[in-house]
Amino acid sequence: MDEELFGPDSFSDSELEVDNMINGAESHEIDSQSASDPLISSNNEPQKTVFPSIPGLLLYKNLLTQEQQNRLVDAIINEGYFERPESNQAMCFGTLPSFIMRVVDIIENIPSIFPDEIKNRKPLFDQSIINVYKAGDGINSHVDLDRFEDGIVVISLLSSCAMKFSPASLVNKELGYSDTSTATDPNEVVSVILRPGDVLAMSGPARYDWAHGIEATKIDIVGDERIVRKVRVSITLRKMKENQFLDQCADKS
Ligand SMILES: O=C(O)CCC(=O)C(=O)O
Ligand SMILES: [Fe+2]
Repeated sequence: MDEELFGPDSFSDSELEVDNMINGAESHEIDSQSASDPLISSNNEPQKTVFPSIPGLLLYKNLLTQEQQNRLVDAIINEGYFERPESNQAMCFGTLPSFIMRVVDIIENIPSIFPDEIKNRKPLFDQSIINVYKAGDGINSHVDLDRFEDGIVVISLLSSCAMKFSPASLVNKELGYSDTSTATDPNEVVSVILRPGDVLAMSGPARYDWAHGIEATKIDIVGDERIVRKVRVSITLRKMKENQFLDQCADKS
């Protein structure tokens, strides 16, 4: 991992940033559901935000405690995936590292995160991608490749950002995905603020009928909220359609 980004000195800054992001200026979203801890309902389901125009998109805000987030970031640093300054992505296939499996255990216990046929598959995930975004980095709008099953999760760490969802009908057609898009307005864009500790789940229409991406910008403006990006780490969890890969982890820049 880049010394400049994740060296001991800057990591203390990052920890402070996590503090600030969770407790400070960014927690004033106009949303009755923004709470410092996920509220657990009687059926053991953490509080979730749904998006009426995007069925299958669920946001579990602040699902991971700050300690769990710090442990994940520590583990990612200790694995050494990002020791080379140019590395910004690490992939694992097959058996996922134990520090990721601890989060998978939490996700598996959320009753309705996915429809049953996804929830009950074994394993739930066998591929992970860790992405490191410097402030200003983004990811082009895309629908995740068809080689991955339905039921995808994105865990956000260290910095907030806005992920934009837009109807993917054209992309879908080209890739041979579902052509029965649930998006009614082809120009609709839904911005979802992802904060450290949030877990985003995509299945069904959210996975196939909508593309998602993160603009390459240092500042996101969403409604009356202004998000100044810092270094962000995300962990994407998916299941391969076929077991064509051996257990392995690799870093890729
Ligand atoms: O980094 C993120 O938040 C999203 C990553 C993503 O969309 C992907 O890996 O397919
Ligand atoms: Fe994606």
